[in-house]
Amino acid sequence: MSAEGEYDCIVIGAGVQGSFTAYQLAKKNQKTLLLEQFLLPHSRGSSHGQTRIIRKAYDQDFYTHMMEECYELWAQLEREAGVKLYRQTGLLVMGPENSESYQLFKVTLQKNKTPMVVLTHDNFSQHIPNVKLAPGDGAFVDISAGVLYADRALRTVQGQFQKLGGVIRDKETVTNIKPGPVVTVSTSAGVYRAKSLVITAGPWTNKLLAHTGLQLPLEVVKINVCYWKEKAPGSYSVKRRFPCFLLTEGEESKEHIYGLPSNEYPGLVKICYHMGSETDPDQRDKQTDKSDIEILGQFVTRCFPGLVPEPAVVESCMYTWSLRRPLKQPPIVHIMNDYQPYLSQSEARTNCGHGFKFGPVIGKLLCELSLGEMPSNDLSPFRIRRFHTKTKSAL
Ligand SMILES: Cc1cc2nc3c(=O)[nH]c(=O)nc-3n(C[C@H](O)[C@H](O)[C@H](O)COP(=O)(O)OP(=O)(O)OC[C@H]3O[C@@H](n4cnc5c(N)ncnc54)[C@H](O)[C@@H]3O)c2cc1C
Ligand SMILES: O=C(O)[C@@H]1CCCC=N1
Repeated sequence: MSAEGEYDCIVIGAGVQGSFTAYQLAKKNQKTLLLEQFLLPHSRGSSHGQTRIIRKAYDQDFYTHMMEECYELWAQLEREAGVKLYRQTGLLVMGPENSESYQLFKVTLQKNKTPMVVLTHDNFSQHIPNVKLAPGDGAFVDISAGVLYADRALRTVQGQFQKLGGVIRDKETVTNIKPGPVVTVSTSAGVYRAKSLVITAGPWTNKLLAHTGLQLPLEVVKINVCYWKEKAPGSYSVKRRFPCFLLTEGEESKEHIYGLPSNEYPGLVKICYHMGSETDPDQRDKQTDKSDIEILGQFVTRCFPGLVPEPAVVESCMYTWSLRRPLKQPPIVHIMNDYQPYLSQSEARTNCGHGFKFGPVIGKLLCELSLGEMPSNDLSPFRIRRFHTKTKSAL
């Protein structure tokens, strides 16, 4: 027998953004359904894995400002659920001292009076052992940055949502969306109706939006999540207070390279390249490009002499980039979330490559928007309207 139900709001996609949105809606006493195509937990989207970086170090003020509130909301969830989701490690930021990108990170933190320590070539190795700072590179530490326990965070927020009476239906793919004052959502197992719809489908956003006649200039890329073995066990360990790090640009590439201390897999340090190769989310494993791993190997050889320069473990994850015209230009790296003015009772939302840490605020904002409330943060950097594309939906 197929399932049916009436809700105040339906959220499609139980990644970090959808789960926080559903939780916020339930907190506001909204009868909420969270739909997920895969059996939870799963590792086929963007929110899986044990760890993510949380930081205030950004090259644009609005991200640093948003992070103030994010830290508070993460701490609130920790208290509510009685679990530890964040571990402070600091974030080491490195990059060519005179480059625009490095300076933007440094100046943004300084301007916003974010706790930071600037390191010099003389005292660098005293603070950060086993890392080589390139000649001409500057370095500073964003003190409050650290690690978010991602899988645990997802479990926690979904659990809190259910405690508030929220309904999760996993292994249920949304197959159609019918607009109207009441939105009808069909899935592989049933039909549901709601006054409001939030779409947080990550890499599947355009596939899902096809049902609404709306398409966004997005590109999905596969990221090889690489773990590198310590030559001396523990030398880059979270227990020895080794920080997360971000190289703004380097000899190997203009793209960021970032990493986290050894933690989830003993003796293995996670280091990734902030760029991947295009993929269809349903064919992710067919994308076998490894040019990012080559770049990372060169970086590890140059800067992390205490790591074996070949990954010991490679996992997969996906980013959903927002592109500006023409589509093949380098992606503009922003979180994407937007109120879509053409969607009568519904809203279209989506997200991309550094958004885990923002989950609590994004959830709050999507909740406000779907209740017709004035968003409590400035959303202008995230508006869908910033894309000159076919944004008029059939809804
Ligand atoms: C390698 C890697 C490292 C990262 N590092 C960081 C970091 O250090 N710090 C940070 O803040 N962020 C980081 N990010 C980014 C962050 O993880 C993502 O921005 C975030 O997880 C995106 O979440 P989401 O909910 O938008 O998407 P997803 O997690 O992909 O969720 C979308 C969900 O929608 C479901 N769905 C799709 N279509 C349907 C359908 N038709 N019916 C039902 N369900 C559907 C999918 O199955 C999926 O579960 C990283 C990302 C990657 C890949
Ligand atoms: O979001 C983060 O902090 C990481 C590091 C920079 C690139 C993407 N993810």
